[in-house]
Amino acid sequence: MRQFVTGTFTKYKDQLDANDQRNLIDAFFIKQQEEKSKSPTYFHDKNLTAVITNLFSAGMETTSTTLRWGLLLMMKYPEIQKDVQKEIDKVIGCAVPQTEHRKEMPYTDAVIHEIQRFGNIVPSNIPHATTQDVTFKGYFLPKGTYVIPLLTSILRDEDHFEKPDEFYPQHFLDSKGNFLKKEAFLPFSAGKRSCVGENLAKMELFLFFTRLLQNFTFQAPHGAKLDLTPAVGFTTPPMSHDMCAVPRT
Ligand code: HEM
Repeated sequence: MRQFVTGTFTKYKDQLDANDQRNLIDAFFIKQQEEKSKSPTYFHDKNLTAVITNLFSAGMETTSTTLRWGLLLMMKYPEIQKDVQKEIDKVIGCAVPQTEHRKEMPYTDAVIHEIQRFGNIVPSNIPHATTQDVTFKGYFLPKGTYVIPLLTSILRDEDHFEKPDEFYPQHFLDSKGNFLKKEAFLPFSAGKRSCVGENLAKMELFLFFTRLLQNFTFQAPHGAKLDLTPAVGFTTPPMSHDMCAVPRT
């Protein structure tokens, strides 16, 4: 991985054009040139490798684990899968899914939100520390206290979700079938250190999920039992299951 990242940098460095910055790597190199005379600078190659490796691992593992939950839940609840496919056929048809389709697809949007809520792939979040003395629910937390803000506590909160331990896309739908935004939907955490990839992740999940269900129906092999107990991993994945992807004609 590190070799791939550094190999990519060398190529980008050779093709660098300050007037045509293609991405984060180009922008980093330009800043590196600007700060050449400064010491110390944050814009050295080691930091670039760290930034790109971080983005790659934070972005790959999370979205693929969420999609794995999505496919397992579609196998488990074929009637929900059918309703998503109906909406895909109506709104997208045979076209390639675009992010713009999402606002016309409240049911699919609700299902994807519920996959993220139920999948709960970063249950204990990333640890933080208090930057000042805080009193929270009667407890005094001095500045510098190590805090683990459990996302499970909000994603499975019965005050916000009618059936917190069930997969229930209606959590994100009103009585007329419109998409219902929930302030307790926080799989990306909250505050200024919340996930920087949130918008990218939402876009990826919508495009991959709809493209997959547009072309395939996902089924468990005959007689297989589908277990929704989470497995153990860097993010919380579902257990491994065999899956049949039946082409939709
Ligand atoms: C389903 C997909 C994703 C989920 C559920 C998710 C969730 C999270 C969570 C819970 C955090 C911790 C926030 C906190 O400390 O309070 C986080 C941080 C972060 N995520 Fe994501 N993430 C996802 C996708 C992505 C993607 C696609 C990228 C980038 C390509 C990304 C990059 C990052 C980075 C760089 C941080 C650290 C932010 C910081 O410390 O300031 N994530 N993510």
